[in-house]
Amino acid sequence: MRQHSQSMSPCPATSPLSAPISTGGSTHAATGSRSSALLGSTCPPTAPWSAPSAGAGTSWLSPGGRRRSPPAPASTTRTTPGCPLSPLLTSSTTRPSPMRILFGERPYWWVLDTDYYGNNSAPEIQQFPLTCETGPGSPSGHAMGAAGVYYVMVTALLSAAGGEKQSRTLRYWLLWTVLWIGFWAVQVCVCMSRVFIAAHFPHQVIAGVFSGMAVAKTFQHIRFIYRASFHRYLGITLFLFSFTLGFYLLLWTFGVDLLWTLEKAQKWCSRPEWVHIDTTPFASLLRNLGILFGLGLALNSHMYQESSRLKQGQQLLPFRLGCIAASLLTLHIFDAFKPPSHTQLLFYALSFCKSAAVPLAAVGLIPYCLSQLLGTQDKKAA
Ligand SMILES: O=P(O)(O)OC[C@H]1O[C@@H](O)[C@H](O)[C@@H](O)[C@@H]1O
Repeated sequence: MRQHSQSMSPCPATSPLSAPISTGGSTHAATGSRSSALLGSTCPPTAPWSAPSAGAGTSWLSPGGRRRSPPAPASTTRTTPGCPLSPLLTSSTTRPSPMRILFGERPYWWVLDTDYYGNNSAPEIQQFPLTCETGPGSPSGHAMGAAGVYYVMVTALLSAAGGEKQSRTLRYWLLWTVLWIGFWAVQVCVCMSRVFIAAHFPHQVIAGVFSGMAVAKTFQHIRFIYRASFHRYLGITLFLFSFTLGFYLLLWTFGVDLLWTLEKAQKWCSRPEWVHIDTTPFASLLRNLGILFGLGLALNSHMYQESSRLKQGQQLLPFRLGCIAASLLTLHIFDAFKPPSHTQLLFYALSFCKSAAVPLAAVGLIPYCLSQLLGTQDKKAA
């Protein structure tokens, strides 16, 4: 599971975040209305690049650089006049109905925010340092990532071990059983941990696992990604970035806030330091684009072509083991580097570069260095 490290700016002193998360009876009601009053009620979207920095007065920078209008009284915040509400998109000031857990509400804020419990006290939910995710809860990103990655690993190992369908041995089926049991064990652990820390409802993690597997399976059949030129990778990176930003801004002009979850997280997380900038959807987008860009760069580099030659040579096993060990070490070092989060643009730019450097190192640089090393040894031995 990913480590979170970049905490967002602290919340306002008057925010419910600084109050204990007691949900019982009057405490909850008081907290809810106070925080509603702190948030704007005129459908104010959040800029995709801006973490919900809750400075005093709770003003957030909008894409146009304008500051949000001052908050309206609590009584006006249960519905948001003028907002084109749909089940999926809503202002954070709208109180979630029970049905909305299907559309991205997370349990840690939903129980505090909903009017489902009426005058009864809501269940008390404990929060943890990893609870306060800022993106929508459906489907779970962790479950999706774990399912996608492990699905690729399991199917790749099986296809390497399998050979022809007709000639599969008992050993193959034993391996098949062990690998798939391992796969599902990992998924169950990931899902249970996400539900345990109240970051997700169960259906969200289940949706995450199945969508992760579907994405992995789809990309296994898209062969062109293995041969695509660097220009193609660059083009896709730029397209995804501009499309996402453009779509966000388009909806923003119509008063629809795709990032409604940011404020929910900041409003209901029991500790401001648990709200991390690297969990925002925009941070996630830049990380993924960085990986795509770095992969394109690596696959089309001279280093990759040089190292591919050795892959057909004699020293395949030491080469592969060396690549695995060096890559794991390098990734560990990369992981230790946390981009500074005080300047958001710098944070996002460094996140992009860091993510691009990962495939560049693992696919380009490390295999190249090892192939040179082993190649030199071969020449000496000859
Ligand atoms: O939806 P979950 O399981 O809470 O996971 C959220 C995470 O999902 C990942 O896919 C994103 O890269 C992270 O930025 C994000 O924090």
